[in-house]
Amino acid sequence: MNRPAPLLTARGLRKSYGTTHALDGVDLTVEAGESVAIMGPSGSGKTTLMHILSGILTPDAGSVHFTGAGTGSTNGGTEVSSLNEEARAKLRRERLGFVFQDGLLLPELTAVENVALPLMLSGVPRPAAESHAAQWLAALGLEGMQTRRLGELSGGQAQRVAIARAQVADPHVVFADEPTGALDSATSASVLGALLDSTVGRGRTLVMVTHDQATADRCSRLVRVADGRIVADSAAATTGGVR
Ligand SMILES: Nc1ncnc2c1ncn2[C@@H]1O[C@H](COP(=O)(O)OP(=O)(O)OP(=O)(O)O)[C@@H](O)[C@H]1O
Repeated sequence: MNRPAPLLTARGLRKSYGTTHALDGVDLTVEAGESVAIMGPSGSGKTTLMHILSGILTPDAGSVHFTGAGTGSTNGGTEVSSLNEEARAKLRRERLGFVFQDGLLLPELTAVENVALPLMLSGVPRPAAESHAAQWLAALGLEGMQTRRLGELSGGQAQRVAIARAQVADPHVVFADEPTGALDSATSASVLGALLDSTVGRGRTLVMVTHDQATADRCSRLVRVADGRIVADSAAATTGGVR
């Protein structure tokens, strides 16, 4: 039986900042439904890799192919790295979700307004966007907190709002950079559970940078990066080679 095409395929990624070689030839494929933890020492290139996979940055060399439906191409996929800035922004807004360490919620907006924002930016009218956002907040255990602003939420609650915002447009992949890095270990474990349930628990895909082994252990796959290269990939052990 033919396997479906991987959701993301990166080939030969290189990226330098001046004389710093942040990525030095990275190949990586991600299948739909995986939860991939990216670990490695500080400065090894994890964030650069995630930003290139998600179209925030473009590589100096190499390519990223995304096969998510609805990417507007006829051959069943999109070369992310060849899109212009505007097209990459559209792809990120409509097909990808993001959770960052400090949530990046807008403090002047309420929780439900923060979550509704990506939908409204894509043209969904405010009442429908806020109604959908409220459902996501409830799914993440934040019923009754819709009208709170950032200053009225705990760190864990704020990250749940950020997770709701990342999911509200139903992205194919959620990219998370140290999503629980600012939380204590008990809160971290429950927020991570919410992130996993709401992504891979619904058949979606999660790619996450983490320094925390306990966090990585809850993912289906561990990719280790050092000096801008992938030095270990737990998927390689089951497929007989680095994919
Ligand atoms: N905008 C930039 N300008 C110059 N150098 C950069 C820039 N961004 C990253 N770098 C350098 O590229 C290398 C890889 O950085 P990157 O942020 O990808 O690493 P990381 O593994 O995510 O690190 P950390 O775990 O500390 O967040 C580092 O040497 C870093 O100093």
